Amino acid sequence: MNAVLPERAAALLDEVRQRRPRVHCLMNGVVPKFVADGLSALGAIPSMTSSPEEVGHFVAKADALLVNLGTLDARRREAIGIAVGVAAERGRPWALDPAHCDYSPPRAAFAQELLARGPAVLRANAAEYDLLSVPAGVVAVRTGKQDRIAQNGAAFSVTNGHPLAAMVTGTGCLSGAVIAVFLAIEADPFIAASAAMVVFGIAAEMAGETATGPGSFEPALLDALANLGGAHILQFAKADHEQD
Ligand SMILES: Nc1ncnc2c1ncn2[C@@H]1O[C@H](COP(=O)(O)OP(=O)(O)O)[C@@H](O)[C@H]1O
Ligand SMILES: Cc1ncsc1CCOP(=O)(O)O
Ligand SMILES: [Mg+2]
Repeated sequence: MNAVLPERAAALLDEVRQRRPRVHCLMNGVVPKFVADGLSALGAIPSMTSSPEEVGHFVAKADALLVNLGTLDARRREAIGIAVGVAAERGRPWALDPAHCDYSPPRAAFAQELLARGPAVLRANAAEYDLLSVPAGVVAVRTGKQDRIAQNGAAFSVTNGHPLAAMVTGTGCLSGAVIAVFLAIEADPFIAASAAMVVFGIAAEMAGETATGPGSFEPALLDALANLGGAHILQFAKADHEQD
């Protein structure tokens, strides 16, 4: 166990609740409500518009941005281009979730283009992850039974989590949004992403204690994100530096 990360994650979670960062999410059309509810439960403030006319204004004053490529269409592509441009101009950190890029070569090509535009973090499931080449410097998070956070040869693995998370649509999308929350308050994206995965994984474990299936897991996860405190992190974090 790495002793420093849980303490850092606990301190960052307190800071989320105090500072209430606004995170703009360019979310797919399937799970925006769940993702917005998850961020609100955690203590952040979500904004969600994908209108090309407005998104630049929303991102200019947000504390971080999440770009999720699910249900991609021409208007979403336009909005994403504007949002990423404004984030770069204003120095706002952003995370990329290349949702389902393994189902569609044009989406995979767009994800690869976006990776060259300087996200702080990529969050992908194993199939999406294996398809992309991550530029040096971008923190690469591969989720699954074990979450792996890697940057420039260093890696953490987080084994917190619950199998019911894999049965609820949008848990991966929400985990990417939680990464963006931590990017808003922690300048080192490797620490931000690692802390986010520990927090999300422990919330999933707490939800799994009362849930009887995916239907009750979803609201239990929202409750756990709201009720999770620093003491839970110090007690339950399972995060280790990977050895070569
Ligand atoms: N077998 C598993 N056991 C525990 N947690 C899991 C498992 N599979 C996925 N998760 C968790 O579920 C969430 C979604 O992960 P994943 O399924 O990889 O992404 P996606 O929803 O984008 O396909 C992540 O928080 C991940 O840690
Ligand atoms: C993340 C996610 N999980 C199930 S549907 C969905 C949204 C993805 O939309 P698309 O069908 O365009 O890939
Ligand atoms: Mg999944």
